[in-house]
Amino acid sequence: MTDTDPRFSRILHDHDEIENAAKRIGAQIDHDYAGKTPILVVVLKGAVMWAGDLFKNISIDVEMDFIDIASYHGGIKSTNAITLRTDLTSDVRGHDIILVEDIVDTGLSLQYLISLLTDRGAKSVKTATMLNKQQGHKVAVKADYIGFEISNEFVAGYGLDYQEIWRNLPFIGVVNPEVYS
Ligand SMILES: O=P(O)(O)OC[C@H]1O[C@H](OP(=O)(O)OP(=O)(O)O)[C@H](O)[C@@H]1O
Ligand code: HPA
Repeated sequence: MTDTDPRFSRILHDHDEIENAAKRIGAQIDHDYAGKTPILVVVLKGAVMWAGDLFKNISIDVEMDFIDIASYHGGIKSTNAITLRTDLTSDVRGHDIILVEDIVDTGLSLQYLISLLTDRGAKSVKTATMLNKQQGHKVAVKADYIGFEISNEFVAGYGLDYQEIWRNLPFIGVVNPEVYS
């Protein structure tokens, strides 16, 4: 429990740290995609706040699209079943795609998205995630750009939810296990 907020056992990253990560990754994307116009695909809903920071720190021309998938359905455990709730508007065939994710946890969402876009003929698919929970991975996936490595605990804030709330918080914290036990 933090001194100030009993919902969280500790705060992992504040707004400034997240913005710095977005600057670092934005510069890497500028370098790696110089002369190209990738489509940045924001994975709803969790990646919205991170995507806002990342977009502001990319200088090359990019397109933006959104896809809404769900696997957690409100709880703290992956259901292992991915639902495609709202599809892209772009045709990704022949395009370089950068998936913008808030977190790679089991890796199942990322695995689903990479195979969906590859099957649709994307020229390349890379991933820029705010958080990577390496110890949570159940499948062999690897994000190309990672803001922060985190431990195997349930986190919320900065786009990430606990039962659909707390996405609006301007920091990422470890949810106090007393909240859901
Ligand atoms: O690596 P995984 O175990 O698949 O978890 C990662 C995914 O889980 C969360 O989405 P969720 O399905 O909860 O939907 P949301 O973004 O709308 O909250 C998160 O935004 C990632 O997309
Ligand atoms: O730790 C998490 N917190 C919130 N949403 C998530 N989706 C996957 N892992 C997490």
